[in-house]
Amino acid sequence: MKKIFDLSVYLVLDPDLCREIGMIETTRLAVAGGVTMIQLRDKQADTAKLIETGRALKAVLSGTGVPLIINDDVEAAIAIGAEGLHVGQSDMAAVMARQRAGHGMILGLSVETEDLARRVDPSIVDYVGIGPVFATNTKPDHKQPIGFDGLARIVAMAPVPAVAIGGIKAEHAGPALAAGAKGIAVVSAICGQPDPEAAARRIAAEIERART
Ligand SMILES: Cc1ncc(COP(=O)(O)OP(=O)(O)O)c(N)n1
Ligand SMILES: Cc1nc(C(=O)O)sc1CCOP(=O)(O)O
Ligand SMILES: [Mg+2]
Repeated sequence: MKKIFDLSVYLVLDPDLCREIGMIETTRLAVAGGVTMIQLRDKQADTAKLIETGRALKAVLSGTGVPLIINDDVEAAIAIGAEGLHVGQSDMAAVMARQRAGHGMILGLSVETEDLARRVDPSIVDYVGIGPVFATNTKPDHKQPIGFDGLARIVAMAPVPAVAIGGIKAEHAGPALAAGAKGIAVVSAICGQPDPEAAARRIAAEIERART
């Protein structure tokens, strides 16, 4: 099934970084600024809490055309009626997630090496998240940073569209797209910024500039 989604400006929500104005208001502002995908990533939340927050996010995103992706938890994604699920190499296997979530759900997978990218099955996985491009405090357990050269090498092996993640700021839009990514995924470049709408708008503008 062909799914329509736009990886250009992918906001990954973090409840701690978003604490001042909250994930719901951050999402509303970020979408107004041009974010094209939203991921709920709350590593401390259990399934019930993810469902509660996810339903509130769904309500804010209603009518915007911006899909909601749930990190790690397929049962929460199903209960929320989210458009997608993102899993990593230490989470439920992509093949199991696809089986449980069904074919209508967008499924993202993290890949950190060329070998992992080569092994992605495009009949199961819709996009890959590749990183970390740079070291980041947002994910203390991240792997060795790959830089833009590593990003280009891994993107080249992936049979599905890729989004770059890890320490990414607006000014990295150009090099990320030049490396072959379809967009950039950010947490701290929007979450916790004094003006999340302006931050999202700047990233969207840099993506647009890189394309023209
Ligand atoms: C878009 C995107 N790319 C990569 C990740 C990281 O997923 P994972 O390796 O499973 O790590 P956690 O985010 O679960 O800590 C992501 N969430 N989103
Ligand atoms: C959620 C996540 N995944 C990563 C990976 O490398 O797979 S890096 C990361 C956190 C990115 O946060 P920030 O934009 O604040 O650097
Ligand atoms: Mg994960």
